[in-house]
Amino acid sequence: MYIQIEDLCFYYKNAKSPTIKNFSTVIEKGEIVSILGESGSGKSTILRLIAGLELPSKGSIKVNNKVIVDNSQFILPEQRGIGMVFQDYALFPHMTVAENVTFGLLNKNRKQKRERLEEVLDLVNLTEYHKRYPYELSGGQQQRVALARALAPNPSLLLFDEPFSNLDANLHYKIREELRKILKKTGITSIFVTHDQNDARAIADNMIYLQEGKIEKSGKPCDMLASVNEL
Ligand SMILES: Nc1ncnc2c1ncn2[C@@H]1O[C@H](COP(=O)(O)OP(=O)(O)OP(=O)(O)O)[C@@H](O)[C@H]1O
Repeated sequence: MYIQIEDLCFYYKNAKSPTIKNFSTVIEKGEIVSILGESGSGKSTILRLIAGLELPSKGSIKVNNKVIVDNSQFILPEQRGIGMVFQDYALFPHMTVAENVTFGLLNKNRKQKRERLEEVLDLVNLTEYHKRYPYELSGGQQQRVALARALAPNPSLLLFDEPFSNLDANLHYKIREELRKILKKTGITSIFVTHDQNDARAIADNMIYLQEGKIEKSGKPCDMLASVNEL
């Protein structure tokens, strides 16, 4: 058991009812899990809790049996080996690809940074683009830079929040396939939130269906879809 989320509950300030209700799951090392749910079901909130950006009112998250989140700890995601990729990519516009990708490598010297930059740009197939600025790249290339930046510090867990929503249909499918291959090749455990059933099924080893902050169903993609459609 690699990641254990136990009985996580969360209220936003002034909210009348909890946004996340008794969320528990176990994720194995190298597994890709998708969290599927309608708008407002609490998907982004779960990611924010796992990332340590919000404190749960109850419950805990353990990685390798070590508590990384409970209602007394507030630690930045980078300090806990967690990388995040958001739907708007969040690249720094005034920095080149190389500067964006190496931004989080605080404890590395120049040679180590250059080596890691080459490794991750090679993984995302962007070796020729290190001197470009984000505005000189297509949406798909920007998405791959965001992935390279998240991969660079070698995180133990990667969190994705609707990472394909700004891509056109063809690119969407291509990047989705590439992303799954890269995650499987690197063996990084990943959690991926989406409202798109096709994405949730195509990318994940296991799926969780969230409804009003509660796990309604979970299981393998092939067993899940029929039941999700019935809900
Ligand atoms: N900062 C906040 N303060 C108060 N309520 C919030 C806050 N952020 C989100 N919420 C509420 O919490 C609930 C869950 O929001 P969340 O963003 O986690 O849903 P989601 O499933 O990711 O939705 P979407 O697919 O639309 O992004 C919603 O009802 C939302 O209005």
